Amino acid sequence: MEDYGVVVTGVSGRMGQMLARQVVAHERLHLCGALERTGHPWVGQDLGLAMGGAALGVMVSDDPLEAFARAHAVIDFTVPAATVAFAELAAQARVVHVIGTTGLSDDDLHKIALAARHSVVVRAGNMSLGVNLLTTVTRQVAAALDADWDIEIVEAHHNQKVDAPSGTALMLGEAAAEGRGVALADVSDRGRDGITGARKRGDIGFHAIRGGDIVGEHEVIFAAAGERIVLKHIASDRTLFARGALKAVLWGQGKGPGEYDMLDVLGLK
Ligand SMILES: NC(=O)c1ccc[n+]([C@@H]2O[C@H](COP(=O)([O-])OP(=O)(O)OC[C@H]3O[C@@H](n4cnc5c(N)ncnc54)[C@H](O)[C@@H]3O)[C@@H](O)[C@H]2O)c1
Ligand SMILES: O=C(O)C1=N[C@H](C(=O)O)CCC1
Repeated sequence: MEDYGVVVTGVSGRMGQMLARQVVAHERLHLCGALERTGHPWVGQDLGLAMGGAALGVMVSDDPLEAFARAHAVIDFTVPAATVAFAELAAQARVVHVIGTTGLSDDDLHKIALAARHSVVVRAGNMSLGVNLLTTVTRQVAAALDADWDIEIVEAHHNQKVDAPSGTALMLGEAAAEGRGVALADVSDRGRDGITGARKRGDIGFHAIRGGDIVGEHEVIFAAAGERIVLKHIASDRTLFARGALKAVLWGQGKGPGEYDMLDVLGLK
């Protein structure tokens, strides 16, 4: 069986370290590069030693061009500006780019779509099987109910998360809007505060809780007169996101250029 070289970006991060460990442990993948931002103290060090364990023989670098040239895939859970730059370089190197980064603007997404004309991009705000299944259920429930049912999405994450609503909440919101046959941008109502007036019929509300070490929790609430449906996903371990990303690396090998998501990878479309 073929073995694939993977570069992990943002390798000192919460997800980066998890991803690097899982790639190293995988039977069909090997870690061929580890990237951090220029000036990060880990750059120039052996990754294993930097993570507090045994040497891995992989040096942390800040040179994506050189790293991508040796790779089959890059797994990227970093920040939007870095992800856009990596998308352009991954397209030049024709490597599979698995993107978990959230908080991407419309302009970032446009640039990633341009890069995906030349390379395979798999992007999802959440790489877990459970959340991706939940998006399909949310779409179905929203399609079955009319706007007498108010849709509210509540998410909770750790106190270091920098973007809101979470990528997952936006995926769930998109699924609900699609089920309703409306554009999310037209009905999205984020984080109410003050004298907001009564809820507008048909809106989809978003609310973000930040605290402690919460890995990720999402609720989609359908509320009508006298009854409520609540769909909920709880992530208690980041390895589930990493497992999805590794699946995407293998799935993307040999695929034609284009932008894909985890529903493609998991066969849920
Ligand atoms: N899609 C999913 O399933 C999923 C799951 C978890 C987290 N995320 C997302 O992944 C991203 C990272 O999350 P985290 O908790 O690991 O954050 P983190 O802050 O712990 O890690 C981000 C890392 O990226 C590094 N970085 C920044 N700029 C860089 C550059 N130019 N080159 C290389 N590295 C760079 C930072 O130094 C840092 O180590 C966030 O957007 C988060 O929302 C997505
Ligand atoms: O820890 C994070 O940050 C997470 N980000 C993703 C999101 O924005 O939905 C997935 C869950 C964890």
